[in-house]
Amino acid sequence: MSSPEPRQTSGRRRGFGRRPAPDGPRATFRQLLPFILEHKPVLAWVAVLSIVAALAGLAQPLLIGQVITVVESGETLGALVWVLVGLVVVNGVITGYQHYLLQRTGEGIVLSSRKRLVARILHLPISEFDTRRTGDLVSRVGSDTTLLRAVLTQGLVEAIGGAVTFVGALVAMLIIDPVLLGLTALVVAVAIVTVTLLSGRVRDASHRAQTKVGDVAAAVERAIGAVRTIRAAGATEREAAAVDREAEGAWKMGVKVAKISALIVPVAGIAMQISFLVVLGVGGFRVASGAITIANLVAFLMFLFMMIMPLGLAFGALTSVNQALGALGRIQEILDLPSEDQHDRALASLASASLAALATADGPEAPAIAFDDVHFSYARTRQDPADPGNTSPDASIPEPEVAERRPVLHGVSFDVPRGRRVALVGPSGAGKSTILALIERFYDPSVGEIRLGGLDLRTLDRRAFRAQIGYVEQDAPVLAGTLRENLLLGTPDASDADCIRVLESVNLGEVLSRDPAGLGAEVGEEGVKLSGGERQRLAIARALLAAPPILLLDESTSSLDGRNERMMREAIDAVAADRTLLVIAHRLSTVVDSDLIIVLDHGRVVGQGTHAELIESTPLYRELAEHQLLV
Ligand SMILES: Nc1ncnc2c1ncn2[C@@H]1O[C@H](COP(=O)(O)OP(=O)(O)OP(=O)(O)O)[C@@H](O)[C@H]1O
Repeated sequence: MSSPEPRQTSGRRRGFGRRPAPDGPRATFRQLLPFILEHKPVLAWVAVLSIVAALAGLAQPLLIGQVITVVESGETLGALVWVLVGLVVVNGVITGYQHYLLQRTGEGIVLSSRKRLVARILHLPISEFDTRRTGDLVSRVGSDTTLLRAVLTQGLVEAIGGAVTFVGALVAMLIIDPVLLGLTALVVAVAIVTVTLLSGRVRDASHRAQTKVGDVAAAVERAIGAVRTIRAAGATEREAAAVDREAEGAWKMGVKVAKISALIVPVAGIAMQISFLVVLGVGGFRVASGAITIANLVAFLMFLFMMIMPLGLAFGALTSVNQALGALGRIQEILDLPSEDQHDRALASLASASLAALATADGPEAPAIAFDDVHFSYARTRQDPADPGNTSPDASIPEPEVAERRPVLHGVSFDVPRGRRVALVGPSGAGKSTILALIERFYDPSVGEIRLGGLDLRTLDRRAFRAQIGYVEQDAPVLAGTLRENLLLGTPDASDADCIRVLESVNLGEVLSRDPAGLGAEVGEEGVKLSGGERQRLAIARALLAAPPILLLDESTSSLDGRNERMMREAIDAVAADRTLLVIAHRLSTVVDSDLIIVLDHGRVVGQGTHAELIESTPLYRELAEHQLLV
């Protein structure tokens, strides 16, 4: 993740000392509420149990006061003792049950926050992934969400139940001796102010600590993702040291959270001890002067204890809530990003229905794909709602601010006729893959229009038009799992027979016989157990299984040996048979017999025609062909 701008509040004096604002947005308790309120019924039940437990607890000093009075008067205790024992047992059982319910609900909050986060991450615009680090996103799902659990498990609900005890004890103390209560209140007030001031710092420190944990995850992801390259380059130690540095950063922030929490934890205990001393001293004096009885002083001390206990819980809860809010800031930052199709939903109508015509024999006259004066720049995107250039169709959705433009396409126009085989060729970096990304609508053109079957892509439902297009990326991603899982990615209902047929159509029938598990054979992390050519053909097979009327194929740049190249050519021939095919070719030999070849250079179309025509008309094409010994 790029480092966000320092916030305006940075350096402003708040609480104790200067407190720089955390990186990224801060979450508020209001944002936490929806997660908690999802579990309203259980929490209501826990609250009832808390109140019962509090009342059972509150009754105890009263009963003990009575016991002392009875003992003083020399009468027998009788049932009083049994009532007291009963109250203690009820209190214990309720507390245990409550603990279980809260732990379970805490897990529920983690689960729902993970689900929301994953749903949003997987629907983010592709441009977000250009600027964010995978490890950091994974860490938000894995680590930040777990901090939300502590809101429930570490005191908040008990503290709410404890409020009953607190108020009850306060009233009882007021009745017993207002003077002693006044002294106690003074000590408690100082404790409350101290903790409130400290707890805001916990939130900020926790946010930074979680950001650091995200940095660690990103560093680990980077190192593991390129482990072969790193090993081969002898850079293992340096990479390990880089991860260590991030881990030490996380440790430092963790220690900072621990330091602030350490200041909070003893506050309740200290307040209790000071109050006890004050009450004992002043109370003893008042007993001696006859202002109160010993029984009342003992009851007062017990109520004091009962009042401070929930206060301790509340302080603990405040710490964990603030820690959770630190993490929630990072979760909410992602949840607040608009999803890829949020803008689409704001459009009045989506002309998806007419798309189906692309797949039929008497489909639209219009070309399958048309580019009309398309200009495009990649942008480093950062959210800035204050951006005056905010031109979202729905004004409530902030448009990403364009911080830095990289013009890649300059007025590109071409048609891909229906049912034809068209090739895009050109030097590296000419913008070929970008064209396919625009057809998939991973990005929108800055200027110009892209049409599918004559319909402006921006008016179409993304799911609907993507269903019409098979897309095989350049580095043909193969997912960890089995051959079958890879094939069924876009067509979960396909039969094994369909899978085998499609594998054979791309010359991959042989991989089935390599492993007794057949379609159930594991391909390894990112398909590491397959060769580069096999990965590419598996990706083609996956796209073909859905039988899309249009196929976009970004040929692998990795060199294929003669046999693999032949297999790839045959696979492409098989693919082209009954559909529109747009291939990016790095080896002209795979596309010389295409119906149309479009030559791209520095983001401009510099020639269109058949191989023979381009050899005559387009010097760049002729040069490419000469290099590849085709002329
Ligand atoms: N996600 C991205 N963010 C920013 N710039 C990008 C991104 N993807 C590509 N580019 C830039 O856009 C330009 C065109 O890239 P593109 O991948 O479309 O070229 P290409 O013709 O497919 O190249 P190759 O033949 O090497 O695959 C390059 O300068 C590249 O650096």
